[in-house]
Amino acid sequence: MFTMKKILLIATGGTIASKYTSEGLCPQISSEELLSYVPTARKFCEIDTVQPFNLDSTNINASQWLALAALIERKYEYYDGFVICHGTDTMAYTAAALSYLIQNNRKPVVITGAQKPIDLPITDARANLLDSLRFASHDRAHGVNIVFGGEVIAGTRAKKERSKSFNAFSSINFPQIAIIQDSRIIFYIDDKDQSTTPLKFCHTLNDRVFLLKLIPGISGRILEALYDSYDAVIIESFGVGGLPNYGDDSFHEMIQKFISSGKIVIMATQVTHEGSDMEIYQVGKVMKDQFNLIESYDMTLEATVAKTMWALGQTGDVADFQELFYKTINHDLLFWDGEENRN
Ligand SMILES: NC(=O)C[C@H](N)C(=O)O
Repeated sequence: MFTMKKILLIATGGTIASKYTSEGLCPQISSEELLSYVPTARKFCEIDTVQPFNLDSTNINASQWLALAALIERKYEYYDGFVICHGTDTMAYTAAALSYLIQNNRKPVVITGAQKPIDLPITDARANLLDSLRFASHDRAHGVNIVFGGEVIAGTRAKKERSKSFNAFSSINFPQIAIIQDSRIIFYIDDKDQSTTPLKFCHTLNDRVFLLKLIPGISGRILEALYDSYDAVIIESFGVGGLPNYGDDSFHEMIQKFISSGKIVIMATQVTHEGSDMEIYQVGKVMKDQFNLIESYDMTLEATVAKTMWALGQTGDVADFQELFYKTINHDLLFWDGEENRN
């Protein structure tokens, strides 16, 4: 028997809810008004709306991620699914953060938005919102996903790769969970967890995390300026990963200083696809072995940043951090297989 799903629409701003002003596009459309543009959704779900804030996602950070997780926690038992309307610019970070803050979650939390406001005649907003409500109403949907441009992307695998086109997001190093064509949802990954691992909401993040992008010629001395203000530094290095030495050993010295004081150093890559593997080249392996550096492997940078904030929020111990960081959550990390499996 068909039963209508109950969905909570959480509007947070973004282009989807923006109007033109003399200062440029700015979120102004209410959650109820957003819903009025997709009347057909009422045929397959019942929808309530809330609007905790109305921000361009440029202004969204860890405090809003915690507020969204807390809102979902308060409303969890009353709804079958959640749809969050959100700006696209930092959507991938929010999706990753919610993947870590809401774990073992068997209900769908869908994040969507648009490249054009919902009240324009030509816009991706209405299709994205309708697709999201449809996906959130599906029996097999679960966990945190982005629905955008007809694709369902795991919350830890999304990256905004186009700043203007309607197909703004890609799923990085992982297939899409599903595609949505017209009103049909085609699952590529259909893995709703039947286990009884209890749902868990986390309430703390530590955002003293810095992402340092290397450029040719950069000195490791820059890390000195970060030392007091940050508990973790993610280094976006070149290729599969390595640290430059232009003759002054500055990276070596500074990483020694960070590691010996219990700070976290994570090696990532500025190459979007295929991930890091620091043990391939001498420029990576020697440093990794000496300092037992953590690396992001096939995780996206957005997921690496959010996971670091989440894991640091749970523990101050380096070994515990490493264990949390290397645990696969919402499909975020597949490449790491434990050092013992390597040859
Ligand atoms: N397309 C968008 O939503 C961009 C907007 N600046 C935002 O992220 O809020």
